[in-house]
Amino acid sequence: MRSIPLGTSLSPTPLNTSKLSPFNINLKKPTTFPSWVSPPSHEFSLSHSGLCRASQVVDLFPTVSPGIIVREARLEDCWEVAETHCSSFFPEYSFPLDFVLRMDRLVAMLAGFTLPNGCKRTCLVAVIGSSLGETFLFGSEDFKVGGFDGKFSLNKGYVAGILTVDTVADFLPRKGPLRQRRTGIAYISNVAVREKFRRKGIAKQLVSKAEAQARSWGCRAIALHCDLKNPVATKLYQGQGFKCIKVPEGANWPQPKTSPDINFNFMMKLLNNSAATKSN
Ligand SMILES: CC(=O)SCCNC(=O)CCNC(=O)[C@H](O)C(C)(C)COP(=O)(O)OP(=O)(O)OC[C@H]1O[C@@H](n2cnc3c(N)ncnc32)[C@H](O)[C@@H]1OP(=O)(O)O
Repeated sequence: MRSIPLGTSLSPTPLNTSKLSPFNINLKKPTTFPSWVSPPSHEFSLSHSGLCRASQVVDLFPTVSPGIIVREARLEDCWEVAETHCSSFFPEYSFPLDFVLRMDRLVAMLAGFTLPNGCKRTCLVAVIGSSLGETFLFGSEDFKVGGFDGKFSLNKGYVAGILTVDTVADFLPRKGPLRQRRTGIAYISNVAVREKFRRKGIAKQLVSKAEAQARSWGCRAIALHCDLKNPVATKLYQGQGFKCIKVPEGANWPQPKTSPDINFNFMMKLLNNSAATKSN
Protein backbone atom coordinates (compact mmCIF):
# COMPACT_ATOMS: atom_id res chain seq x y z
CA MET A 1 0.00 0.00 0.00
CA ARG A 2 1.28 3.43 -0.85
CA SER A 3 1.63 6.05 1.82
CA ILE A 4 -1.00 8.77 1.73
CA PRO A 5 0.34 12.18 0.88
CA LEU A 6 -1.45 13.81 3.80
CA GLY A 7 -1.57 17.54 3.82
CA THR A 8 -0.80 17.80 0.14
CA SER A 9 -2.94 19.96 -2.04
CA LEU A 10 -5.20 18.24 -4.52
CA SER A 11 -4.28 20.10 -7.56
CA PRO A 12 -0.52 20.36 -7.95
CA THR A 13 -0.22 16.58 -7.90
CA PRO A 14 -1.68 14.84 -10.90
CA LEU A 15 -1.86 11.53 -9.05
CA ASN A 16 -1.98 9.59 -12.28
CA THR A 17 -1.94 6.36 -10.36
CA SER A 18 -3.15 3.29 -12.11
CA LYS A 19 -4.96 0.68 -10.12
CA LEU A 20 -4.77 -1.72 -13.01
CA SER A 21 -2.32 -4.55 -13.15
CA PRO A 22 0.75 -3.46 -15.05
CA PHE A 23 1.20 -4.64 -18.59
CA ASN A 24 3.11 -3.42 -21.55
CA ILE A 25 1.55 -0.58 -23.40
CA ASN A 26 2.35 -0.12 -27.01
CA LEU A 27 2.40 3.64 -27.02
CA LYS A 28 2.41 5.59 -30.22
CA LYS A 29 5.74 6.86 -31.40
CA PRO A 30 6.54 9.89 -29.26
CA THR A 31 5.96 13.16 -31.03
CA THR A 32 7.88 16.36 -30.70
CA PHE A 33 5.81 19.43 -31.41
CA PRO A 34 7.44 21.76 -33.88
CA SER A 35 6.83 24.84 -31.82
CA TRP A 36 5.48 26.04 -28.49
CA VAL A 37 4.19 29.23 -30.04
CA SER A 38 1.38 30.55 -32.30
CA PRO A 39 -1.29 31.64 -29.82
CA PRO A 40 -4.87 30.80 -30.78
CA SER A 41 -7.93 32.99 -30.45
CA HIS A 42 -10.69 30.47 -29.93
CA GLU A 43 -13.95 31.37 -28.31
CA PHE A 44 -14.86 29.67 -25.07
CA SER A 45 -17.66 27.24 -25.64
CA LEU A 46 -19.47 24.68 -23.54
CA SER A 47 -18.96 21.17 -24.74
CA HIS A 48 -22.02 19.03 -25.20
CA SER A 49 -20.28 16.34 -27.19
CA GLY A 50 -20.91 12.81 -26.00
CA LEU A 51 -24.39 13.54 -24.66
CA CYS A 52 -25.71 10.47 -26.42
CA ARG A 53 -23.60 8.40 -24.03
CA ALA A 54 -24.90 10.46 -21.17
CA SER A 55 -28.34 9.01 -21.82
CA GLN A 56 -27.06 5.72 -20.47
CA VAL A 57 -26.31 7.43 -17.18
CA VAL A 58 -29.61 9.23 -17.15
CA ASP A 59 -31.33 5.86 -16.89
CA LEU A 60 -29.99 5.63 -13.36
CA PHE A 61 -31.80 8.85 -12.45
CA PRO A 62 -34.77 8.67 -14.82
CA THR A 63 -36.97 11.26 -13.15
CA VAL A 64 -34.26 13.69 -12.14
CA SER A 65 -31.56 14.03 -14.71
CA PRO A 66 -31.67 15.51 -18.15
CA GLY A 67 -28.02 14.44 -18.72
CA ILE A 68 -24.49 15.11 -17.69
CA ILE A 69 -23.35 18.65 -17.25
CA VAL A 70 -19.71 19.61 -17.04
CA ARG A 71 -19.22 22.82 -15.12
CA GLU A 72 -16.88 24.58 -12.73
CA ALA A 73 -16.93 23.00 -9.27
CA ARG A 74 -18.72 24.99 -6.62
CA LEU A 75 -18.37 25.04 -2.87
CA GLU A 76 -21.19 22.61 -2.31
CA ASP A 77 -19.43 20.05 -4.52
CA CYS A 78 -16.34 19.89 -2.29
CA TRP A 79 -17.12 16.70 -0.43
CA GLU A 80 -18.15 14.83 -3.55
CA VAL A 81 -15.04 16.04 -5.36
CA ALA A 82 -12.88 14.69 -2.52
CA GLU A 83 -14.88 11.46 -2.54
CA THR A 84 -14.55 11.00 -6.31
CA HIS A 85 -10.84 11.69 -6.10
CA CYS A 86 -10.18 9.28 -3.23
CA SER A 87 -12.42 6.45 -4.43
CA SER A 88 -10.82 6.62 -7.88
CA PHE A 89 -7.16 6.95 -6.91
CA PHE A 90 -7.20 5.06 -3.59
CA PRO A 91 -10.00 2.51 -3.98
CA GLU A 92 -8.25 0.05 -1.67
CA TYR A 93 -8.59 2.24 1.42
CA SER A 94 -11.38 1.42 3.86
CA PHE A 95 -12.73 3.09 6.98
CA PRO A 96 -11.31 4.91 8.88
CA LEU A 97 -8.41 5.61 6.51
CA ASP A 98 -10.65 6.48 3.58
CA PHE A 99 -12.52 9.00 5.72
CA VAL A 100 -9.27 10.61 6.92
CA LEU A 101 -8.07 10.80 3.34
CA ARG A 102 -11.27 12.47 2.17
CA MET A 103 -11.07 14.98 5.02
CA ASP A 104 -7.46 15.70 4.13
CA ARG A 105 -8.36 16.33 0.50
CA LEU A 106 -11.28 18.50 1.48
CA VAL A 107 -9.16 20.69 3.75
CA ALA A 108 -6.40 20.88 1.14
CA MET A 109 -8.89 21.99 -1.49
CA LEU A 110 -10.45 24.69 0.64
CA ALA A 111 -7.29 25.98 2.25
CA GLY A 112 -4.84 25.56 -0.57
CA PHE A 113 -4.69 26.63 -4.14
CA THR A 114 -2.63 29.75 -3.68
CA LEU A 115 -1.72 30.62 -7.23
CA PRO A 116 1.35 32.37 -8.59
CA ASN A 117 0.60 35.75 -10.09
CA GLY A 118 -1.30 35.62 -13.36
CA CYS A 119 -1.97 31.88 -13.16
CA LYS A 120 -5.38 30.30 -13.27
CA ARG A 121 -6.81 27.08 -11.98
CA THR A 122 -10.26 25.54 -12.24
CA CYS A 123 -11.70 22.34 -10.94
CA LEU A 124 -14.32 20.96 -13.33
CA VAL A 125 -17.02 18.53 -12.31
CA ALA A 126 -19.30 16.31 -14.36
CA VAL A 127 -22.63 16.28 -12.58
CA ILE A 128 -25.73 14.21 -12.99
CA GLY A 129 -29.21 15.27 -11.94
CA SER A 130 -28.90 18.99 -12.47
CA SER A 131 -29.41 21.37 -15.31
CA LEU A 132 -27.73 24.68 -15.92
CA GLY A 133 -31.05 26.34 -16.65
CA GLU A 134 -32.69 25.21 -13.42
CA THR A 135 -29.79 26.16 -11.19
CA PHE A 136 -30.30 29.07 -8.88
CA LEU A 137 -26.98 30.51 -7.75
CA PHE A 138 -26.08 32.49 -4.67
CA GLY A 139 -22.89 34.50 -4.53
CA SER A 140 -20.98 36.89 -6.72
CA GLU A 141 -19.35 36.13 -10.06
CA ASP A 142 -15.74 36.50 -8.95
CA PHE A 143 -15.82 34.97 -5.49
CA LYS A 144 -13.50 31.96 -5.30
CA VAL A 145 -12.49 29.58 -2.54
CA GLY A 146 -9.42 27.60 -3.51
CA GLY A 147 -10.00 26.40 -7.05
CA PHE A 148 -13.74 26.46 -6.46
CA ASP A 149 -16.37 28.82 -7.66
CA GLY A 150 -17.73 30.59 -4.57
CA LYS A 151 -21.28 30.48 -5.87
CA PHE A 152 -23.72 28.17 -4.15
CA SER A 153 -26.63 26.31 -5.63
CA LEU A 154 -29.53 24.33 -4.16
CA ASN A 155 -29.75 22.21 -7.28
CA LYS A 156 -26.21 20.95 -7.43
CA GLY A 157 -26.57 17.47 -8.92
CA TYR A 158 -24.34 14.52 -8.14
CA VAL A 159 -20.63 14.68 -8.92
CA ALA A 160 -19.66 11.71 -11.10
CA GLY A 161 -16.34 12.97 -12.46
CA ILE A 162 -13.65 15.58 -11.80
CA LEU A 163 -10.72 17.25 -13.54
CA THR A 164 -8.38 20.09 -12.67
CA VAL A 165 -6.96 22.41 -15.31
CA ASP A 166 -4.48 25.18 -14.63
CA THR A 167 -1.85 27.43 -16.12
CA VAL A 168 0.57 27.09 -13.21
CA ALA A 169 3.04 25.09 -15.31
CA ASP A 170 4.60 23.42 -12.26
CA PHE A 171 5.11 20.27 -14.29
CA LEU A 172 6.27 21.84 -17.52
CA PRO A 173 9.90 22.54 -18.33
CA ARG A 174 10.95 26.04 -17.32
CA LYS A 175 12.24 28.39 -19.99
CA GLY A 176 15.35 30.50 -20.38
CA PRO A 177 18.35 30.98 -18.11
CA LEU A 178 16.05 32.50 -15.48
CA ARG A 179 13.97 29.34 -15.52
CA GLN A 180 10.76 31.21 -15.94
CA ARG A 181 7.37 29.59 -15.63
CA ARG A 182 6.07 28.57 -19.04
CA THR A 183 2.98 30.37 -20.25
CA GLY A 184 0.31 29.53 -22.80
CA ILE A 185 0.21 25.84 -21.96
CA ALA A 186 -2.59 24.56 -19.76
CA TYR A 187 -2.09 21.49 -17.62
CA ILE A 188 -4.63 18.81 -16.79
CA SER A 189 -4.53 16.76 -13.58
CA ASN A 190 -6.71 14.77 -11.20
CA VAL A 191 -8.95 13.29 -13.85
CA ALA A 192 -11.27 10.77 -12.24
CA VAL A 193 -14.70 9.30 -12.81
CA ARG A 194 -16.55 7.31 -10.18
CA GLU A 195 -16.36 3.64 -10.97
CA LYS A 196 -20.07 3.08 -11.56
CA PHE A 197 -20.20 5.93 -14.08
CA ARG A 198 -17.22 4.90 -16.19
CA ARG A 199 -17.31 4.14 -19.92
CA LYS A 200 -20.09 6.61 -20.51
CA GLY A 201 -18.00 9.32 -22.09
CA ILE A 202 -17.73 11.45 -18.93
CA ALA A 203 -13.93 11.73 -18.98
CA LYS A 204 -14.06 12.71 -22.64
CA GLN A 205 -16.51 15.49 -21.83
CA LEU A 206 -14.32 16.68 -18.97
CA VAL A 207 -11.21 16.79 -21.16
CA SER A 208 -13.12 18.53 -23.90
CA LYS A 209 -14.36 21.18 -21.48
CA ALA A 210 -10.84 21.61 -20.08
CA GLU A 211 -9.62 22.31 -23.61
CA ALA A 212 -12.34 24.90 -24.07
CA GLN A 213 -11.36 26.46 -20.76
CA ALA A 214 -7.69 26.51 -21.78
CA ARG A 215 -8.58 28.23 -25.06
CA SER A 216 -10.57 30.83 -23.17
CA TRP A 217 -7.40 31.50 -21.17
CA GLY A 218 -5.54 32.04 -24.45
CA CYS A 219 -3.52 28.81 -24.21
CA ARG A 220 -2.11 27.34 -27.40
CA ALA A 221 -1.56 23.84 -26.01
CA ILE A 222 -2.64 21.58 -23.20
CA ALA A 223 -0.47 19.00 -21.45
CA LEU A 224 -0.60 16.31 -18.80
CA HIS A 225 1.33 13.48 -17.22
CA CYS A 226 -0.13 10.01 -17.39
CA ASP A 227 1.12 6.95 -15.54
CA LEU A 228 2.82 4.64 -18.04
CA LYS A 229 1.01 1.74 -16.41
CA ASN A 230 -2.41 3.30 -16.89
CA PRO A 231 -3.46 2.09 -20.35
CA VAL A 232 -7.06 3.17 -19.89
CA ALA A 233 -6.12 6.80 -19.26
CA THR A 234 -3.47 6.67 -21.99
CA LYS A 235 -6.13 5.50 -24.44
CA LEU A 236 -8.48 8.22 -23.30
CA TYR A 237 -5.94 10.97 -23.98
CA GLN A 238 -4.71 9.50 -27.24
CA GLY A 239 -8.33 9.26 -28.37
CA GLN A 240 -8.71 12.95 -27.54
CA GLY A 241 -5.74 13.84 -29.74
CA PHE A 242 -2.93 14.02 -27.17
CA LYS A 243 0.51 12.87 -28.32
CA CYS A 244 3.26 11.34 -26.21
CA ILE A 245 6.16 13.76 -26.04
CA LYS A 246 9.65 12.38 -25.93
CA VAL A 247 11.58 14.02 -23.14
CA PRO A 248 14.98 15.00 -24.57
CA GLU A 249 17.93 12.87 -23.50
CA GLY A 250 19.38 14.12 -20.24
CA ALA A 251 16.68 16.74 -19.74
CA ASN A 252 15.50 17.18 -16.20
CA TRP A 253 11.85 17.97 -16.79
CA PRO A 254 9.65 18.28 -13.72
CA GLN A 255 7.36 15.40 -12.91
CA PRO A 256 4.45 14.93 -10.53
CA LYS A 257 5.65 13.81 -7.14
CA THR A 258 3.76 10.63 -6.43
CA SER A 259 5.46 7.39 -5.48
CA PRO A 260 8.96 6.76 -6.84
CA ASP A 261 7.92 3.61 -8.72
CA ILE A 262 5.56 5.53 -11.01
CA ASN A 263 6.84 6.59 -14.40
CA PHE A 264 4.98 9.13 -16.41
CA ASN A 265 4.25 9.74 -20.02
CA PHE A 266 4.27 13.43 -20.87
CA MET A 267 1.38 14.07 -23.26
CA MET A 268 0.41 17.17 -25.12
CA LYS A 269 -2.13 18.51 -27.59
CA LEU A 270 -2.02 21.68 -29.62
CA LEU A 271 -5.23 23.65 -29.33
CA ASN A 272 -5.00 25.61 -32.52
CA ASN A 273 -5.42 22.75 -34.94
CA SER A 274 -8.65 21.65 -36.56
CA ALA A 275 -8.84 18.42 -34.56
CA ALA A 276 -8.86 20.43 -31.36
CA THR A 277 -11.61 22.65 -32.64
CA LYS A 278 -13.65 19.71 -33.89
CA SER A 279 -13.60 17.99 -30.50
CA ASN A 280 -15.42 20.91 -28.93
C1 LIG B 1 -3.87 13.38 -16.07
C2 LIG B 1 -4.54 12.40 -15.14
O1 LIG B 1 -5.19 12.78 -14.18
S1 LIG B 1 -4.40 10.73 -15.46
C3 LIG B 1 -5.40 9.91 -14.26
C4 LIG B 1 -6.53 9.20 -14.85
N1 LIG B 1 -7.41 8.76 -13.77
C5 LIG B 1 -7.42 7.52 -13.28
O2 LIG B 1 -6.68 6.65 -13.67
C6 LIG B 1 -8.41 7.29 -12.14
C7 LIG B 1 -9.16 6.00 -12.31
N2 LIG B 1 -9.81 5.91 -13.63
C8 LIG B 1 -10.88 6.68 -13.97
O3 LIG B 1 -11.34 7.51 -13.19
C9 LIG B 1 -11.48 6.47 -15.35
O4 LIG B 1 -11.29 5.14 -15.75
C10 LIG B 1 -10.90 7.41 -16.43
C11 LIG B 1 -10.93 8.85 -15.95
C12 LIG B 1 -9.47 7.03 -16.78
C13 LIG B 1 -11.78 7.27 -17.70
O5 LIG B 1 -13.08 7.76 -17.40
P1 LIG B 1 -14.36 7.33 -18.26
O6 LIG B 1 -15.43 8.31 -18.01
O7 LIG B 1 -14.69 5.92 -17.99
O8 LIG B 1 -13.82 7.47 -19.74
P2 LIG B 1 -14.72 7.63 -21.04
O9 LIG B 1 -15.97 6.84 -20.90
O10 LIG B 1 -14.83 9.07 -21.38
O11 LIG B 1 -13.82 6.89 -22.12
C14 LIG B 1 -12.96 7.60 -22.98
C15 LIG B 1 -12.03 6.64 -23.67
O12 LIG B 1 -11.10 6.09 -22.74
C16 LIG B 1 -10.82 4.73 -23.08
N3 LIG B 1 -11.32 3.87 -22.02
C17 LIG B 1 -12.06 4.24 -20.95
N4 LIG B 1 -12.27 3.17 -20.16
C18 LIG B 1 -11.67 2.12 -20.75
C19 LIG B 1 -11.53 0.75 -20.41
N5 LIG B 1 -12.05 0.24 -19.30
N6 LIG B 1 -10.82 -0.04 -21.25
C20 LIG B 1 -10.27 0.45 -22.38
N7 LIG B 1 -10.38 1.75 -22.76
C21 LIG B 1 -11.06 2.56 -21.95
C22 LIG B 1 -11.55 4.47 -24.38
O13 LIG B 1 -10.68 4.80 -25.44
C23 LIG B 1 -12.70 5.45 -24.29
O14 LIG B 1 -13.20 5.82 -25.54
P3 LIG B 1 -14.35 4.89 -26.22
O15 LIG B 1 -15.42 4.72 -25.20
O16 LIG B 1 -14.77 5.70 -27.41
O17 LIG B 1 -13.70 3.60 -26.57
